[in-house]
Amino acid sequence: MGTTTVVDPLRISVIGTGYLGATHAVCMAELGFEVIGVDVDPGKIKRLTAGEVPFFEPGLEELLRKNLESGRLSFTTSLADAASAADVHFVCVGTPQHPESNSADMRYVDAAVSGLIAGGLRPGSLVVGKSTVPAGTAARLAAWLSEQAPGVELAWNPEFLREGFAVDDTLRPDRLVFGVAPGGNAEATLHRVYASVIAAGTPVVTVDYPTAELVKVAANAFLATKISFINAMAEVCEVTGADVTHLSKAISYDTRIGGRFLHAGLGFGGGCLPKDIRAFQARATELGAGQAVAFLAEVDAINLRRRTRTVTLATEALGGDVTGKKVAVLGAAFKPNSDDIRDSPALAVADTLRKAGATVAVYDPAAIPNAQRAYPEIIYADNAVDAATGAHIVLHLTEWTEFRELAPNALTAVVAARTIIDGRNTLNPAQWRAAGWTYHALGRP
Ligand SMILES: NC(=O)c1ccc[n+]([C@@H]2O[C@H](COP(=O)([O-])OP(=O)(O)OC[C@H]3O[C@@H](n4cnc5c(N)ncnc54)[C@H](O)[C@@H]3O)[C@@H](O)[C@H]2O)c1
Ligand SMILES: O=c1ccn([C@@H]2O[C@H](COP(=O)(O)OP(=O)(O)O[C@H]3O[C@H](CO)[C@@H](O)[C@H](O)[C@H]3O)[C@@H](O)[C@H]2O)c(=O)[nH]1
Repeated sequence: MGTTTVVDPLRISVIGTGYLGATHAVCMAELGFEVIGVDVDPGKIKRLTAGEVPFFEPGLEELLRKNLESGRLSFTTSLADAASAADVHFVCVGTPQHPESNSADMRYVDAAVSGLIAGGLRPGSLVVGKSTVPAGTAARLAAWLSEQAPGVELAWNPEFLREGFAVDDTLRPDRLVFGVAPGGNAEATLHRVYASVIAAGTPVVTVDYPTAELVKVAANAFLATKISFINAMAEVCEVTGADVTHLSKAISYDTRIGGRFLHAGLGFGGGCLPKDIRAFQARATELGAGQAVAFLAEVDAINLRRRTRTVTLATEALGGDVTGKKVAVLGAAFKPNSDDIRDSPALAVADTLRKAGATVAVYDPAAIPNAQRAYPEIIYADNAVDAATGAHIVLHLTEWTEFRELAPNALTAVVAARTIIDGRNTLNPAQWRAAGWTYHALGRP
């Protein structure tokens, strides 16, 4: 697909420049559009304007700088500037889990739309929701816009990018989903925005609003279910002496099952899967279809049990009491190639052990600054060897390549005891055992 060659008079704004929005703004500029990115966080806007991506995302900073230099991309804290400057407004603000109800907290989406309306949306412009929202949101926002900003249309275009692969997933997505109301120009406008992506062969599924909203949560519910399925098998492997890594490999050869998202271990975290399956249940329950997705409560429970199991394994390996013991944790991000620590399984385990009385030292190649802000009581190390120095146990909890490539002998001399728990099933048990280590894993003898 050719990039930076599209000449189109459409001007684009992107509201919210977090993991999703910053990537989307940069990639829209890369496609050749004039783009203005907006965020309420002045620190984020300052860094983006200076050509610095405020989070870890491979490949994004080069594209940011290139497009800032081209003059196509700019950032502001003024929603009014974006409202009046652009023809297409992508809403990419957060929809975090509501602390009490588990439902999606819609205050940021509502504030973004309200700010766009107050800022003076032009008739004929299009507001496009990308945030993950409960079914019914688009219809509600469309009604609000038709009352407060006549002539402005709304579409829902859910996003499926994965952190760590965000640029590629945005420029070369598996599919595009356009949720539109009948009879308007929204579908045609979205085809103009994504013309070069579509020309490269990306399938487009055009649907109504509730289907577009549901496609997103259904996709994440399926992925979460697949991970919890294999982790449920890991639980059974633990009581039968079977090996879940071999089980997973064997079933993955059935192409109806496939091997992706079938990796057993400490389970899923992050800013999407956990909150999305909870919000989906909350919304389905409100609509009277709670029973249809009741299994997602079990998906969630299986996932959280992996964290408890890891804490139990560590406690048992430490003789039943962690008080005064030193624990080294390799990994803080919710997954490798990310500095995102939202609902990080690694940090949840680390903090539980700390609260139980252990001294916990964590090392992660990218996520330490974020982890430090969220869990200031944990000790942070500059590298794996420093984290492991004096440790009675080493926990491998985020599968960075750096940890897979770590030679056991790099740690042997510094630890107080040679015990490792491989919470991600990516280390080589034979190699660690040959170096004199006691190796434990999740779902694997
Ligand atoms: N992170 C992902 O990989 C991903 C992928 C697909 C979908 N999503 C969905 O996209 C949405 C955003 O997720 P994220 O991970 O980028 O969140 P994030 O917290 O990284 O970013 C949200 C941004 O919105 C800004 N914001 C909040 N209110 C605002 C307002 N009124 N005006 C302007 N900016 C405002 C915040 O300051 C923040 O920078 C969520 O609904 C999420 O579920 C995320
Ligand atoms: O076999 C697997 C695969 C993943 N994980 C874990 O699952 C979590 C989520 O991983 P991943 O899906 O790669 O991360 P996200 O960047 O959160 O992406 C998910 O959430 C996004 C936000 O909705 C969607 O856009 C993406 O399509 C969807 O994959 C991480 O903690 C992984 O460690 C496993 O435990 N086993």
